[in-house]
Amino acid sequence: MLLGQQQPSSIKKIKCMEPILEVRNLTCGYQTQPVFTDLNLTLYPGQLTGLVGPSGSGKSTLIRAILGLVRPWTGEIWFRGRRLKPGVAPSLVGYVPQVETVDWTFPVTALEVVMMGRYQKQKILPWSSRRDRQVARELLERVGVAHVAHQPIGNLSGGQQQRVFIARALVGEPEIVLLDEPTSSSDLHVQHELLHLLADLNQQGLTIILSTHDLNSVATHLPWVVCFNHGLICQGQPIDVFTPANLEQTFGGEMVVFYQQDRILIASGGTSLRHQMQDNLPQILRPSNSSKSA
Ligand SMILES: Nc1ncnc2c1ncn2[C@@H]1O[C@H](COP(=O)(O)OP(=O)(O)OP(=O)(O)O)[C@@H](O)[C@H]1O
Repeated sequence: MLLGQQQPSSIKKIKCMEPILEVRNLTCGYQTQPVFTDLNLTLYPGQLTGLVGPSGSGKSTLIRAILGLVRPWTGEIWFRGRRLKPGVAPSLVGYVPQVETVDWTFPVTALEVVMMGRYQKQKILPWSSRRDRQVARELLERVGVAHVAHQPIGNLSGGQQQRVFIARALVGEPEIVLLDEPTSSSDLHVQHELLHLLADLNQQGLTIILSTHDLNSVATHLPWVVCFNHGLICQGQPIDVFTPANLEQTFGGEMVVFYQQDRILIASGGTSLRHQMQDNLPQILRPSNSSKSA
């Protein structure tokens, strides 16, 4: 069973709404090298979306462009019907960075990390009022880590650190939160818990986009997926999008997709694995001629 509020009928409902985010003919790059060209992507309020693609395909660049951290070469990004100023951080958009980019030796507590998000968003002076501390504590409570509020962030487990940064992203009461590879450094159990937390937040009305390499987590937990490789390859529900053809186009290598009822399992392994599995479990391999782009 997929998490999140987007079962097929509600996806149709969502698409009747005004988009929350529109990327129009966007080209971004570094120095003289484009990362993606003329990208168009539309997301709707309430979507819980996985952005998947190989390393270096431009997922972080797209996220950073939406956040105003990368200045587009050409094109526009619209949020709730308003054009975002290039290079300017939009309000009502929260961000959870890749854990690898965070300095965990910085001597702050979990509560202080959340409060930093409050100073940043509201441009208030960098000392805390009772109200700031209360809001930060409530957010830690909401993401299930209030019990570590006074511990140094560097002493927490990877999963707890992720939750603290999710609380920090929620400080400005965003309508949409972007997470850059939130599951990359955690074990399967922590990934599972984190995806459940995101699904709960999504159920409470938050629109969420997360980038990840972890196709099986996306297939199991997320109702919508965008396949990306220096541009949009396809998007839709995992059951439609995760076909061998789409995965090969996205990741550049042969992958085998196993289906059983509404569950999907993806393995890289190419022809030999497919033949091996076909002999043993023919009923759970999608016939290759049923592949289609969404
Ligand atoms: N600050 C930068 N300066 C120059 N090139 C960069 C910079 N940041 C990223 N790149 C390059 O842009 C391309 C896209 O990188 P990006 O980080 O967006 O990919 P990604 O899909 O998020 O990768 P990963 O999954 O490994 O995080 C890569 O070739 C990368 O080397």
